[in-house]
Amino acid sequence: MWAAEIAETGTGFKKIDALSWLSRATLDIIGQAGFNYYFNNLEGGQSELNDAFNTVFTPDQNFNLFRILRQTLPIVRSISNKRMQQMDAAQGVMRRIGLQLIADKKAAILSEKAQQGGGVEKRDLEGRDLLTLLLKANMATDIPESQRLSDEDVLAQVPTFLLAGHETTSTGTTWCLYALTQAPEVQRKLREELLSVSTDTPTMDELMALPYLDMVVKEVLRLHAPVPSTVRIATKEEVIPVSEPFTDRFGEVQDKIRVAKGDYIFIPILAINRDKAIWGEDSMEFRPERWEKESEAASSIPGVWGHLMTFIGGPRACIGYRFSVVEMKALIFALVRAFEFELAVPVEDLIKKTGIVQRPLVRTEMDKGTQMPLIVKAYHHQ
Ligand code: HEM
Repeated sequence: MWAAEIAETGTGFKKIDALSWLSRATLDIIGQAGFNYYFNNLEGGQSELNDAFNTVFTPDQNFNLFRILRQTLPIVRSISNKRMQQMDAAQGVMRRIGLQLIADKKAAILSEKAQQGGGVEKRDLEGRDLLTLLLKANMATDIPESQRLSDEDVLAQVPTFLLAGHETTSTGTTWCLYALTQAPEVQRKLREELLSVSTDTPTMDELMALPYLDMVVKEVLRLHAPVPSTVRIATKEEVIPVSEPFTDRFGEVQDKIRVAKGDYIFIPILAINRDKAIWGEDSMEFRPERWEKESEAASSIPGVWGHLMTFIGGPRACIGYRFSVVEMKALIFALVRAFEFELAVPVEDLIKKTGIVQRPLVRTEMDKGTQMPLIVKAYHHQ
């Protein structure tokens, strides 16, 4: 599509908002891989759902605070502002489309069974996509009733996976293209490695075997972690050990942190990923080569992937991180082989706005919302 748009200009390049395109691409990908459903978002279909996602993901610091207050203070719960109404409407759209996905899938399974005769059993639900697996736990009559997921249970998973598996990866891939525009030598070296692969459609194993691509993706997900922070709530009183004493807000030196049951614990993912004590003095620089030798200080980070907090760790870590890493690699593989990238605005005009994910905005074009304008040139392999 980009190639066609560039060809149309007759100049060999075009200014393109990478964020919106990648967002459409990752929605199509999670739709297909997760639900065997074709949103055709790249072709302009299902814009209603994309609008709903944009509402939920538009960075709005006040909203985060409002949401927390809304959960904790009953009086605030009764206040509904315009933003809350938009969120409710967006969630309504996601619910309706989720129900449609489930209904379509169930109807397809039942019509197939009606032709063959007999009830639906586990072995009848062979699809590899997530929705089929969930419906297996919902419809199969040979699974005890008490162990089956209800329609509501299945429905609850649909927006979770669509949301969690869509904007995160597109944001990560967008920041990757940005980082490459700021490091032309890395972009060149990466392209050289990618062009050494003899096929346009590598297998997952072929993608995962490319060392420089792996370093670039790790470095992007370190420096530009799409989810910059999260929160946990202590389920019991606990004492957290610290590596060195610190002075608390009352001026007292402490050698541990006491946590009470119910306390909110802020997890500063991005700050840990960029900590100089862990990553060195150049921790704010995009330098994929740092991954040639893994940081010893980072080896104690309990992240589920790459000694990074990007997908956090523990039992509630990101369930989709393997999928996401392969997806990012596949997107970067295709894009960097075919195109060269430059930032279309002065770098100082690009700002990061933090919502659930960190997305780029252009200071001089705030009315356009989040975007990553790039000059994309067709790359002609010699
Ligand atoms: C670069 C891409 C991604 C990043 C940075 C990311 C990051 C995260 C983080 C930080 C969490 C923990 C949130 C919390 O509990 O506070 C999380 C949870 C989750 N992620 Fe991802 N994610 C990515 C891609 C994906 C993809 C592609 C999927 C689905 C295929 C996915 C599915 C989920 C789900 C379902 C959870 C909730 C897990 C649970 O609560 O048990 N994520 N992700």
